Amino acid sequence: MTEVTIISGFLGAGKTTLIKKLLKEVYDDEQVVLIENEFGEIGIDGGFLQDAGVEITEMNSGCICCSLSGDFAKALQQVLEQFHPDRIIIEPSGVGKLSDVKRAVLNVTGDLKLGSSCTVVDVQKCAMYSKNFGEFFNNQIEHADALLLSRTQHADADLTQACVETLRALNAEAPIVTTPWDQLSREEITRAMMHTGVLRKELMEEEAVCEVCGHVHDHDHAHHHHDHHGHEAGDDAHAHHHHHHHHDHDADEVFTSWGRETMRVYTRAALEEIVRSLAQKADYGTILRAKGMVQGEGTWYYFDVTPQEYEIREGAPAYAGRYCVIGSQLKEDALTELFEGAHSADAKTDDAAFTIEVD
Ligand SMILES: Nc1nc2c(ncn2[C@@H]2O[C@H](COP(=O)(O)OP(=O)(O)OP(=O)(O)O)[C@@H](O)[C@H]2O)c(=O)[nH]1
Repeated sequence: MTEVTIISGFLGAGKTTLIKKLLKEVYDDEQVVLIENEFGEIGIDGGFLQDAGVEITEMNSGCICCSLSGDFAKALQQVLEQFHPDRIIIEPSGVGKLSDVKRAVLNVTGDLKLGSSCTVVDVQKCAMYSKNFGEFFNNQIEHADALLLSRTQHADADLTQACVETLRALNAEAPIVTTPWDQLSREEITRAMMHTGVLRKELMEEEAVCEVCGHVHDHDHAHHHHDHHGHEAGDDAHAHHHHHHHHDHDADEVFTSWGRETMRVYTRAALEEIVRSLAQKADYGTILRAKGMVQGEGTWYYFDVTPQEYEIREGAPAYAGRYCVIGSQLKEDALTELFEGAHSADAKTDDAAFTIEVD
């Protein structure tokens, strides 16, 4: 019997960070397959997980919610039949809806059961994401068995409290983990995550009568009225009236992803300027996430960006430099100029690299 664990969470919430911890400390005695679904063309996360001996099936062809009934179910079925692992961890795209992912798992037949569905929430950005991207963010909260806050080590108690209240209003039952994970033992993290079963029966319902327009929706649409919980009843009623089948969005309609492969050599200063601009400036559209790996001078840099936050690490050479940016209303020309434009810091870097080769 294969157990499926879903680790959901909005862009940059800390899903991968949590999965690393779980693989090392909680599922270390199990055979695990990770199915990772990144929103964006270029796979960035694969490396370290492969280093950890985990099988990866990356599906960059689109996000889970778009290829749900087709590709995703097939990938899951295939992994199940080919590996019979103890556990499959699914890391949906940050802009996937957890209800969609759970339903897709429940629809797969075979020797598997759906275990815990956890959602990672960045305590710093909870309020902003709930307000601006609620259709996706709130769905991930509402359908979770357990909610794990990230970055609480840097948050003051009032902020954490406000976040807990926001989450409680959306999900009355799930345990909310507010203690920084690195302080938690295997037993304690398991205790929080094993609180399963929330809302599952709702997902199993085959059809539902829409409260607003009275239509009986087919299976695919059955979850929509659960998602809305009447938070914005007026808006929903309005949307319903005018577009029967489009009152709910695919991630593709709201978010875009842009990425490149690059052979460019970046100095740390140049890269830092780029990622700081991405994290802090409004010149490139609404940037929600960026990550990548690029060549430095005698080293490689790996970077992560979320709004107002960035990180650069040194790491092993990758087979090619590459990066991707996710957000809404991205300005691709400005992004290209930012990463690849001939600004002075980079031009110098190129000269330096050339000189070294000649020597
Ligand atoms: N300070 C701090 N940083 C964190 C924490 N969790 C994650 N991060 C950082 O946030 C960034 C994103 O973390 P990931 O684990 O890649 O997040 P993700 O949810 O997998 O992101 P996606 O790639 O968008 O799916 C990285 O720079 C992490 O180092 C945390 O608890 N505290």
